Parts: sequence; structure tokens; C-alpha cells
Amino acid sequence: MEQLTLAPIAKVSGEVNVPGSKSLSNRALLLAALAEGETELTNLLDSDDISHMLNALTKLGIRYTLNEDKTRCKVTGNGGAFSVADPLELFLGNAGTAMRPLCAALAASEVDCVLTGEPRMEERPIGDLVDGLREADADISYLKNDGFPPLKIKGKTLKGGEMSVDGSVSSQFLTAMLMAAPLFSGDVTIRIKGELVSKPYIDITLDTMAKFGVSVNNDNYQTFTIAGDAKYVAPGKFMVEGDASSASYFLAAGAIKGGTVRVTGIGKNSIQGDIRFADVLEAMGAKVVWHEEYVEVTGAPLKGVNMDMNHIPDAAMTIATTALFAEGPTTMTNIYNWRVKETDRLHAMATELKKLGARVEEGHDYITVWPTDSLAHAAIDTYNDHRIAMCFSLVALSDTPVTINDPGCTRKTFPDYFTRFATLYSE
Ligand SMILES: O=C(O)C1=C[C@@H](OP(=O)(O)O)[C@@H](O)[C@H](O)C1
Ligand SMILES: C=C(OP(=O)(O)O)C(=O)O
Repeated sequence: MEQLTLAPIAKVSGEVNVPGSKSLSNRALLLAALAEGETELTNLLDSDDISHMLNALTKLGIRYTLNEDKTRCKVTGNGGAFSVADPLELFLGNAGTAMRPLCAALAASEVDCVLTGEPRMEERPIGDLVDGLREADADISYLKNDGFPPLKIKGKTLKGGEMSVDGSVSSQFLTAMLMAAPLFSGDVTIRIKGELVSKPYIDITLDTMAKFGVSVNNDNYQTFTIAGDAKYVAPGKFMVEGDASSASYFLAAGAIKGGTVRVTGIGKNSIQGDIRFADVLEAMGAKVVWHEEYVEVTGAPLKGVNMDMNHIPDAAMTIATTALFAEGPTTMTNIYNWRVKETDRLHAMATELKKLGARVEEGHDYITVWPTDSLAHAAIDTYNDHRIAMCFSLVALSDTPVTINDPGCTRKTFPDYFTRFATLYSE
């Protein structure tokens, strides 16, 4: 197994750009495929999660051209649902933003297909989405375990009307139903059951749908209505914002050991909820400057916080390692669904933080991290979870080196993360 050891970093400063947003890239690719007309996507993310979506679109007969560095993509839309005569098998890795939205769009298309993924994908729940789609008469069956991929889908035109979806495990289920709704016949009304988690991701979905010409009536995140005549129309150009979750590692580095770190590619008007990560750093004591084109953080003594982090589930992981550098404990609450992502992140973060000698309390849906005077040099297991690799790189901002096992796992969303991180301390 490959390992990367980072020597202690005395100070970080400078400017770093983040690649395109995973959430926006995969949403925009799917909607461009379903739209009437041609869309030119720019600043597309080039990473595993996006490759899985692109490969699926190829098999679904969508024509697109990619430039050499795969950040610019011209998609010729299908002008409606997919239609493929032969049975298909689509491998979607561990990309939630491919598996869930494609499941719904394919259930509403003329296809006969199987959706598979990596072993971990077979442990990530999808039952609430399948139940919701079955209310619209979708024909989806489980090939192994009930409630989990792989799935067999016999697509057809789904009927509109009233349906519901449980939003308490993943917002991606609602996102998937919303994005597929214009393919259904007639008006669609989706009611939320349970407490909707990761709510800001729904704003990304609604904003992207609006850019492709479909408006959704959102009644307080409880009921969503899409008109029967709604159709996706290519916007011509679609610029993907930089990834706000990817920005969190650099912003945190600035807060811990800045100097000033300026992250470009995102800015104060970002549609991504994870941009609110900077507010947490501010609450911890860092100085934050907001601009249209960048966010800038300057380090200061940090103090621990106690916060509900349900709205920023991905970036919140970065706080777990930032907390090592604060005065007093940090508690992050309402993060149960960390357990159903790339790995059981609550348990994995607690386990790896403890290897550094930190005191950690792992609850069912919360974690508390206490700072320690001296951290131990440890080899951090990353569980094939890109965010664990990136979060733990921040440990090198202490007096102790850190070894990251399988650093290449960042390829899911940020293939050259360690190279870009190095520009903040090697210049
Ligand atoms: O819709 C999206 O793009 C995402 C939603 C979130 O998942 P949950 O809604 O499952 O929390 C997030 O963790 C994931 O990385 C991306
Ligand atoms: C949870 C994540 O991914 P996915 O889109 O596969 O759910 C993530 O990127 O942190």
C-alpha cells in the first residue's frame, strides 16, 4: 500500500484554487443529458465520481466531447428521458451523486439496466429512494440485499401525482426524485417524510434545475411541486463553481497555521452549503474575508465550539481534525449520516484521532474531540475515504509528522489534493 508522510509544517500562506464541485458537476452532466439542446460545461471536476457519471452517460447513448484535461465538456442533450434498446449494466463506483440520481432518472426512462458499484456502495442505503419511486409505480428490484445496490431497473414512463420520500438518511434521495420529476407524466408533488438531512444540497439541486429551465415550488422543504409540462432546456453554457467541501482543508490550514490562505474558485455567493464551513472557522476564532471570487482565512488562536453540523456533513469532518488545534473541546452534533457514507465516518474519525493520542468521544450521532499537548506520529488508515485522507493532512500543522495510508483515495473528488496543499507551505 502506498503511504505518504508529511513532515511538520511550520506555516501556511498563499493562494490555492479548488477544482470544480462534485455535486454541481454530476448534477449538471445529468441534466445536460436530459435537456433539449447543447450544453457546454466548464470547470468540470475531473475525478472518479465524475468519470462514473460520464461512463454511464456514454453507455446510455449520450454524445459529449471532453477537452484534454477533462474540465470542459460539450453535451448534446437527449431532449427527455434516456432510451436504450439493449440491456445495460452501469458501474457507478462509490459515487452517491451518480447512483441515486441515475436510479431515479433510469426508472423513468426506456431502459432495462442493472446499477452496480464498489463493495461499499452495496452497504450504502437506497431503500428510501426506491420506496419513493415505487409510489410512482417504478419497477426496481434488489439483486442482493433489500434496500441496497445492486439494483435492477426496468424503466418506463412514470406517472406523476403525489408521492413521498423519507429524507432522514440522505438528501440525495429527494435530489434524485426532484431531478427525475420532469420525466414523469403530469404534475409531481413530493412530500418529505422524516427530518430532511443535509438540506443545503437541495438548494444546489433546485438551483441547477432552474438553470436548466425547470422551476420547483418549494413549500418550506416539506412539499415540492413540479409542473407536468416542465422540460429541461440546455442553458448553453454552465460554469461549475469550485468545490466548497474541497476548499475546507485549505481554509482550515489557514485558520490553524496561517498566515493568510486565499482559496479561489469559490466565493461569497456560492450555492454550495459547505461554504458555511468558513463560519465555523470564524466562530472558532479565525479571521474570514469574503469576496465574490475567493474566501480568505487568517489564523488566530482557535477555541473549541459545540455546533449542529447537519447542514455541512462533508466539510464538518475537517473540523474534527481542526479541533486538535483549538483550546477546549469541540462537539459536532446531528451527524448520524456520517455513518452511511464512504465508510462509517463517525467511527473511523474517532479511531484515527485516538491513534494520534487525542481524547475522543464517539456518540450515536455526535463526536467530541479534545486537543492534546503533543500528538503522536501515526499511520492513518483512510478506509478508501478521500475526506479522511484530506482531513488528516492537517495534522502535519502540529510539531509531529503524519503518515497517510493510501493517499490516492482522494481521487474520488480531488486527485491532486496533496500537490495543491504543498503549494501553501513549499513556496
Ligand atoms: O447531493 C449531494 O451532492 C451530496 C449530498 C450529501 O449527501 P447526504 O445527503 O447523503 O448527506 C453529501 O454528503 C454528498 O457528498 C453530496
Ligand atoms: C458523501 C460523499 O460522497 P457521495 O457523493 O458518494 O455521497 C462525500 O463526497 O463526502
